[in-house]
Amino acid sequence: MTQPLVADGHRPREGGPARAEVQAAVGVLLRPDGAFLLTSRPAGKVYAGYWEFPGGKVEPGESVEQALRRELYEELGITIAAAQPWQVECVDYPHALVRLHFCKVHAWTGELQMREGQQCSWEQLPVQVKPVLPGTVPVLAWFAAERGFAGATHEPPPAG
Ligand SMILES: Nc1nc2c([nH]c(=O)n2[C@@H]2O[C@H](COP(=O)(O)OP(=O)(O)OP(=O)(O)O)[C@@H](O)[C@H]2O)c(=O)[nH]1
Repeated sequence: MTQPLVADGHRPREGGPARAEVQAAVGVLLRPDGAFLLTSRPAGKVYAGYWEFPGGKVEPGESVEQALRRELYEELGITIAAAQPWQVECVDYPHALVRLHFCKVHAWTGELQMREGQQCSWEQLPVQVKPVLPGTVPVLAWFAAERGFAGATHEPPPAG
């Protein structure tokens, strides 16, 4: 199995009890011109102000697609059509071990509303908003590979 991405240089626990994995459904909304939607994490959540793809935790009994449909309705007020499973990434944060199920979404109904006081931005590579959530960085690399984009995909956080 591939090792989780370790966020923010924290030391993953070794030899202790295995940490339960949180499953998260994440939507990569794509416009016909290739722009993708990033949203900022609202105040009060871990990593508040960091930019990410919208989504959230899968609740018991839900499929990834059901969770994504619920989260995007709750957060953005849109109803998505099909969600196309794309990539799965495991991220080891100080606060949780998270398995992110990224799905591409090409069609939805409803106008985007920022229902949690977050901000949104349609982005192309290189991403202009910052800072970007650690778990979002690999997605930008997948886009770069898909699109033949060379160079930095985003501005790295200041050292220290
Ligand atoms: N939504 C989202 N979450 C991500 C991304 N990348 C990433 O590492 N995560 C992590 O996935 C986990 C679940 O996301 P979340 O906190 O938005 O879930 P939620 O809305 O259900 O949160 P809550 O129930 O705590 O309010 C968090 O630990 C978050 O840091 C991403 O691109 N989008």
